[in-house]
Amino acid sequence: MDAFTDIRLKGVSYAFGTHTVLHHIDLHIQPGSVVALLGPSGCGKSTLLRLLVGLAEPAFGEIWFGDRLMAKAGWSLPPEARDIGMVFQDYALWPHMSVAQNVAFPLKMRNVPRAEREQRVMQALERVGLTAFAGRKPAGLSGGQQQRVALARAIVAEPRVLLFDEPLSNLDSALRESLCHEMAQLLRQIGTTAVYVTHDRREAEWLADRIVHLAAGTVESECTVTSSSGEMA
Ligand SMILES: Nc1ncnc2c1ncn2[C@@H]1O[C@H](COP(=O)(O)OP(=O)(O)OP(=O)(O)O)[C@@H](O)[C@H]1O
Repeated sequence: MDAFTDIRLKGVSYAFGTHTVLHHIDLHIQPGSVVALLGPSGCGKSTLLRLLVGLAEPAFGEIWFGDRLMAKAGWSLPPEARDIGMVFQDYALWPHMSVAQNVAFPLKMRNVPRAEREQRVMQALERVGLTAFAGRKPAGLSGGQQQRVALARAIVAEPRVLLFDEPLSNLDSALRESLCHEMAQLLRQIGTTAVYVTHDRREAEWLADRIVHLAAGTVESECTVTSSSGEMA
């Protein structure tokens, strides 16, 4: 694993037809840091995340993960070649597979041998406190448990970069807070560079080292979260 990958966006713009929704974004995300992208609806958070995942191509500019070019105008490395783990708002678990099979999937895709796969799946489930649920189907789990499975699946292959798309917005507020703190702890332990999209300022403060505020497709400001209580410099 390369746990020390930085992310660089250099002059990245994106347009839907003639409607430019991201304007010349310059951003450097330090290796091993957790950055929250925060901003109101329509400011371009999801579009920026889609560019990082590889589901959209910039009109201008370049995106780098470490020393690897991910995308530039007219060219984009496909998502499966980017070595990313992703957690979605709606969990996106496969209902016909058990928890263990869901978590094993990224390892299967990378042709990891069965014995090693089983060991790494159990390690990932242990990290999220779900070893006892390995044989269950997702439908038999609560929303918070399903999101923990999705988190285990995202980290099991030790990707270079973790991307989160409003992962807690389907959960009630008490669960959201506790899971957010758990995720913050886990991200510190594994040290993977992470980008976390949210419109919830508290989540951003609980979880991130830095907060990037987007407004109308531009970086309005950036700030460092200076304490675990979420005070900002
Ligand atoms: N398929 C599309 N076609 C045209 N315009 C789009 C499309 N998808 C998004 N947009 C526009 O792009 C801009 C940025 O949208 P985006 O979804 O990235 O915002 P967001 O900050 O993620 O919003 P939300 O928090 O509501 O998900 C908005 O003005 C939106 O209307």
